[in-house]
Amino acid sequence: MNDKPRLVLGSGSPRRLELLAQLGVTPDDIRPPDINEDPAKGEQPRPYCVRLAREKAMAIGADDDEIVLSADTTVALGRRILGKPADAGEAAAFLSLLSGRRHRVITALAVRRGDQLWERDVVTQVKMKALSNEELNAYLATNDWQGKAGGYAIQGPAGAFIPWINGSFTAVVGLPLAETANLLGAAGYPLYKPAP
Ligand SMILES: Cc1cn([C@H]2C[C@H](O)[C@@H](COP(=O)(O)OP(=O)(O)OP(=O)(O)O)O2)c(=O)[nH]c1=O
Repeated sequence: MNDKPRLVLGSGSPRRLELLAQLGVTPDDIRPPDINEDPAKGEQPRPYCVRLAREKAMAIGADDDEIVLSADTTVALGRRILGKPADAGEAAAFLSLLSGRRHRVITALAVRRGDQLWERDVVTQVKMKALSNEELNAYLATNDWQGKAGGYAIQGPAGAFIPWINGSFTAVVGLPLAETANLLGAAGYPLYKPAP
């Protein structure tokens, strides 16, 4: 008998699809969310990130028995939210702010099945080395910053700028796998085949 529920990845992020594949999970469908990602006035990074993940999961159209997985990754420098840079100039500004400092990367997950919701967020501290102009310009020229919160991706060439993290590498990339496995399990998605 095969009563595995259908899984919908409520995310257009190719990183999240790859990270799910690392768990051996292939979603039955991919439905990217379309929500307003502007922070509310005075909104703090962590509640903002949690709210966005939830809003993404709620915005995806799905049948009652489909499981929807959405997430949001936010780079926070103190109270400041650094989103996805609009252009190379903004990416340069973000990287100059992050250069030589510690910041936080928050990834919030939201799993929805009908009107049931499971949520979890993971905060990782990340240290970026002080960047020289040469490093900054070389990185900008790769275009790897495009579509990445804070204007960098730890899994790409910017990995050379990150000597230290405290937390979850997969969360920084966009989907914390330990927590994802737990939430999918809670929602009734079988991750592991029983031994024969
Ligand atoms: C900090 C960091 C972010 N990122 C990426 C992960 C996310 O795709 C992106 C943050 O944007 P998000 O808004 O979290 O996600 P998204 O717009 O790419 O996709 P969707 O809303 O459809 O789920 O930044 C990395 O890939 N590596 C990193 O080191």
